[in-house]
Amino acid sequence: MPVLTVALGQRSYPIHIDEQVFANADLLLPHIHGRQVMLVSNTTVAPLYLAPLRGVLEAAGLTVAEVILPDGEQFKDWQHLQHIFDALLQARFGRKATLIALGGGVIGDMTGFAAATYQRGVHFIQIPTTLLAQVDSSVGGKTGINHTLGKNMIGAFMQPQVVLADTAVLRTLPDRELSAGLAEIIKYGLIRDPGFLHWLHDHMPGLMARDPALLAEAVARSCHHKAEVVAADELEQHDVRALLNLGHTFGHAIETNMGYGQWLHGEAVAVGMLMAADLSQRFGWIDAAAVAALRTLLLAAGLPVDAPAISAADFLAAMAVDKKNVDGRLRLVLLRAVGDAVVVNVDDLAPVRDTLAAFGVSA
Ligand SMILES: NC(=O)c1ccc[n+]([C@@H]2O[C@H](COP(=O)([O-])OP(=O)(O)OC[C@H]3O[C@@H](n4cnc5c(N)ncnc54)[C@H](O)[C@@H]3O)[C@@H](O)[C@H]2O)c1
Ligand SMILES: O=C(O)C(=O)C[C@@H](O)[C@H](O)[C@H](O)COP(=O)(O)O
Ligand SMILES: [Zn+2]
Repeated sequence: MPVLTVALGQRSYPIHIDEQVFANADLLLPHIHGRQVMLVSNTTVAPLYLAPLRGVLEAAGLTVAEVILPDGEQFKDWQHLQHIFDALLQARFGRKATLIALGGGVIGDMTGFAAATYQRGVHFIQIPTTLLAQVDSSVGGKTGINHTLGKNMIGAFMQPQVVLADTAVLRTLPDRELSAGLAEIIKYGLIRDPGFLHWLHDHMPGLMARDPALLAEAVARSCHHKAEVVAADELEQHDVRALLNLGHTFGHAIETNMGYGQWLHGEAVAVGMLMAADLSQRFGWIDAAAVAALRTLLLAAGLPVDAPAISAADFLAAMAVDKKNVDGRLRLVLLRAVGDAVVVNVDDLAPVRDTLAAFGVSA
């Protein structure tokens, strides 16, 4: 099965995508730095998958400790990040240590940020257990936590040593989470691969039925795109990596305004991408048929296509703190064509308001 590489010079690392890779000693042990390993997981994932992982590490004679966080986006905050530091200090972990994130994007983002900052930086490994984490969050080194006023506002770039994406663990994933992962997969097609988008249209019923071969192909094709983009613009400095943010300015505004955990990240991104498509049509770049086709695909993936009850003022206030903005100017990722995204400076908010109004979001 595929082994991809995120090509970042000395910080390059492999992504292993296959069944039974998450507790595979041959794939895992070469990437452990030092003798101390901290497993970070949550109350849902740990009972399912932590024991075999712990067994492999202990069989290799390593010192293994664990911190199990409560499950949910609402716990991706300072207070719960502190639990990881508490566990590291209580177990007297030094700089020569490895943190392992076993879970979805919440655990991966928090573990990576803890690794970036504990004693000014220790190694970490990503074992993503949601579809979303396998296709997106475990790759590329964006780590961090939320602030009540904005998503992922506190964080660091910190690349993992290896990503072990075990497609077998997707069997226990709830349906709603599977759909959330499909949103980020659809994103890759929209921003840079129309052929992949066609493939997704054709195979969405099989993906929703969790056909293992189709899921593995979707994970591999998505990771290929993410790895290429990250290698081209690791720190999001050249409006290349920013394209991965399609739908996120609207989506993060939904998550922040609704309260973290109410809307799943992938659900908010789904509606956000449809809003970005609507705005792209208003700019004359894509036609109504393209927007309708995206709506159909999102519905086929079990994703929402309607906005929640948020006022336009609250929407725009959250969008005003988006990390892509420069000097207070709104910058959005839009579609010049399907499969061709671009970052746009938006000085006139009127068309944005029109898009929001088209989704029932008004004053
Ligand atoms: N760093 C990045 O580049 C990046 C990219 C995309 C998203 N994100 C972040 O990732 C987070 C969303 O990640 P997510 O969608 O994985 O959500 P999540 O981490 O909350 O996981 C979703 C749910 O699935 C459960 N779960 C995980 N694996 C499971 C399994 N195999 N079987 C059963 N249940 C399982 C979790 O306990 C949780 O309840 C957001 O905070 C988002 O901002 C980060
Ligand atoms: O890796 C990236 O770059 C992305 O933008 C991927 C997004 O799917 C992800 O949600 C990311 O966390 C958003 O980053 P942010 O900088 O907008 O918080
Ligand atoms: Zn995202």
